Amino acid sequence: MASAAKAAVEAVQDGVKKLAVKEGSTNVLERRLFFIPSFKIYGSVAGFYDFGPPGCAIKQNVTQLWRQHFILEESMLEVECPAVTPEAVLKASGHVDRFTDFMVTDAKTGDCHRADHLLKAALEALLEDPKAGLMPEKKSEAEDVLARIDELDGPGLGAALTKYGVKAPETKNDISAPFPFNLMFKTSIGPKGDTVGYLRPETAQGIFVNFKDLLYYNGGKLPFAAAQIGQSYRNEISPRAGLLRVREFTQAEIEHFVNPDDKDHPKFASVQDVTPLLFSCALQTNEAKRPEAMSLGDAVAQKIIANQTLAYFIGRTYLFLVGIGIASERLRFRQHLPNEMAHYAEDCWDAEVECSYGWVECVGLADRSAYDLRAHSAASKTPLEAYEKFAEPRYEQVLVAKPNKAAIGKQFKKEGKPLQESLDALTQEDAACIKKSFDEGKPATVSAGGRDFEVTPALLDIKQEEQKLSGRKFTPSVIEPSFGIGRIIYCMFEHAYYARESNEDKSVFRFKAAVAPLKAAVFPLVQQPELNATARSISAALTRAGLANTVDTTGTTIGKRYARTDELGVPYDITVDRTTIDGDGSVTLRERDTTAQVRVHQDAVAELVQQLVTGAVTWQMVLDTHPAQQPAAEDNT
Ligand SMILES: Nc1ncnc2c1ncn2[C@@H]1O[C@H](COP(=O)(O)OP(=O)(O)OP(=O)(O)O)[C@@H](O)[C@H]1O
Repeated sequence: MASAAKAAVEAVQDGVKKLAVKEGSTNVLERRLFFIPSFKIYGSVAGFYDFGPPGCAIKQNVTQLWRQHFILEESMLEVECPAVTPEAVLKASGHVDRFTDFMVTDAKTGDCHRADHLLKAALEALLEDPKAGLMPEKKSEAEDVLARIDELDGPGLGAALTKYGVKAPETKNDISAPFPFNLMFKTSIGPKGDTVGYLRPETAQGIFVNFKDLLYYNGGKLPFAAAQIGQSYRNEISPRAGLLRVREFTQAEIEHFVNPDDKDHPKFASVQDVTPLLFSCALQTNEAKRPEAMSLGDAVAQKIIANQTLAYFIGRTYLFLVGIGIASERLRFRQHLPNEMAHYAEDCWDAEVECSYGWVECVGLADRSAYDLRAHSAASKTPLEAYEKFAEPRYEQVLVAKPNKAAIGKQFKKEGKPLQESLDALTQEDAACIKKSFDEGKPATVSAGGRDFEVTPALLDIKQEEQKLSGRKFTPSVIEPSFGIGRIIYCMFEHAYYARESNEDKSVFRFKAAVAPLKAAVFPLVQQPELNATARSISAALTRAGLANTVDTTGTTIGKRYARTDELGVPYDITVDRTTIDGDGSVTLRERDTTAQVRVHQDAVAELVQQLVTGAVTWQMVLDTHPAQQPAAEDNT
């Protein structure tokens, strides 16, 4: 799971972090309750955050936009599975054995640190220190270790930490040898406490285990995609960087199941001209080490991206992230280097977004081949396969396996039943493995009903025969885009944040209207019953139009009220004044970023805001068609 982006997040210089925390967006984010440390009155627990009212609304909006952009657009099958997952599932997926990071502890305080992060920080400091006076060969040796950190196992990390004399940060105490730490939260299921479970570390497994039923639901046809939005849990060794590395977070994951022999995508043409910054393996390892803008059509044609389906999702991810307000020039797609990828993966790219913590992985996009379905199929003894009907019958050599029922019954008695069932359902891949053993003169081991059986040719006859085939069974490949909603939202906060040029103390979030927590705020200019009543009826009209809004009757200066809503990223403010009551019935409508104001009739304002929010009307069109209002009150705070 380690990646360069992860390291980039963690290895950020303290100075940069403090800057982000002290000034600018982070300060506003916590003060205005976008998100706050959980359990604050009890001293908080690292790695857990609550979303307050505006944060909650934004998260709902982003999730809803994600659902629209991916699930509805692609007719995906959405599922919702439990977070508590039995051990067998996560054993099969490899998480029980391998979902680990290497940890070291401070010899005196017992504080825990991630071994690779300490090594990386130490090597970077060494390479950047002009006083270190490294000889060229020592320098290139350190650079080499730095580049290969992700490949190091426990002993390798331990040797490197010792060689470079790495101590615990801050205390400078000695550290222990690295040891693996599983990131899953373990729990027990049921009152007896004897069934082990874990809080899921990703939502994907729920989709894999439901593959058979989902395929049936889809009429047995491929390709199809299933999606799940939900909480995931990782007991991160050292959670930090606000929402970027937490212990409970929302993931939105897609598993797109496809025929491994045909990974073209029917809608690829719709994204082939999308031109994101691509940071391919070749660009990461050349001299310049810079990403380049390239159309997805070219990237597939030049085989930089492995196939159309993976490129299609890179394109859709780009459009989604830019659509919700991520700056396109601060978004890049970085290809995994061969040493970063799991052995079964065909190609992986991370959508990385630049923020004050460096380049951060927000979305992982991977062609995971047939690994996950095969793993669950083998462990559950449930074939997770699809069927492809050939256009014309084919004549092919196939392995035909015939279990010898009588011999199995005689040798294993009742216990032979699951073995018999398992042999009846052998896939071509399994049959080939067994035949290989037989050809080498060895028995094959077959697991069934929770035990291993030694299977000999006397129990199973396997022959190669030419058969007329009208179709074939196969294990689909899966292409997985995996989104971390919290990381995306945090980066979006930073990209949306600015201070007004006229007054540096005035913070603004230029959220896209669809993302903004409230679409409008309604102000009576002064506290008068008639003005308050009109403001409330406009608010009711906004609510009827489905627009989240607020009424501020505090009577503080209008400039202060504008500043408050700007800080929440509210795109439109509506002010009711005496002209509304005594004059032509108009109110002022102010746009957040230009601060320009027009006069609109009170009965028309809700519909106009709705058109602005949906994009049916632009602010420029409003300026062109409505009388301007001089914003006398704007700076008059
Ligand atoms: N601890 C975390 N806190 C917040 N979001 C996370 C965390 N771990 C993963 N994510 C999000 O889930 C997405 C998919 O998870 P994935 O397993 O690919 O992450 P990862 O490669 O383990 O991430 P990292 O290397 O940064 O830990 C990530 O791109 C990220 O947006």
